[in-house]
Amino acid sequence: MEPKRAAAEKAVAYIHDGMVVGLGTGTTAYWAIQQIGKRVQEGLHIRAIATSSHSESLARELGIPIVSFSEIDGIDLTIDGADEVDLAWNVTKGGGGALLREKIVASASKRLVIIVDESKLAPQLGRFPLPVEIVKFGHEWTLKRLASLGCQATLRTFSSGDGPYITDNGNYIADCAFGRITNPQILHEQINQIPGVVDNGLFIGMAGSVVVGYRDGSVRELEKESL
Ligand SMILES: O=C(CO)[C@H](O)[C@H](O)COP(=O)(O)O
Repeated sequence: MEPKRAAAEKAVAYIHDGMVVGLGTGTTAYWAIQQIGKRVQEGLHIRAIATSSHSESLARELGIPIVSFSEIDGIDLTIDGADEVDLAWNVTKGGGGALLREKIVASASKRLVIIVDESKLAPQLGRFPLPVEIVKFGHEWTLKRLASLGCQATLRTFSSGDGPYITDNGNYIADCAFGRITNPQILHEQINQIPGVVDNGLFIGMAGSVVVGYRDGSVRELEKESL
């Protein structure tokens, strides 16, 4: 089985009847949503909250009941992918452009399960450009302020050539290539202090579990600092 799918299916086994479940975004989360849909069709009773319009549409197609924050008191378990995971389970997210909703959903969750294939494991974050959601107004200046933190900051564009990428929240994404992030906590604070930044893709201390799919077909739930 494909490593991303294997990791996703292992994580979905943690879901029980009655839970409120956060649905991630991306190609790994896709497999989790598919598997949750299958279990719902087999009789699992859950309610779900999605981290993107894309994941919400997929979930609805599969018959997964979607609720809003006004209908819940919290989220029991969220399953989401990542772009990079370091030794302390600090995570970079937002490659799929959904970092803001992903962070809101993760912060409302009792447990965040990160599902990745082995290519996402890194001793240190930074190889993957850090996505930062920024408002449209003054974005040229915000990009300069981000660059002043020591990165190359690039406005994300649609691959179709249709101009700047727009998030579900109507904002832009700056992809910030730092190369190496030595102190994710400090960088997180520095970035979020810049006016015009909505949030960045560093998820510090939020992951409760990391489930990894390997090329040899195995799946492992990591212990902290075991990468
Ligand atoms: O943060 C995300 C979307 O905003 C994704 O979880 C992240 O980009 C990983 O994606 P994939 O599972 O497709 O590799």
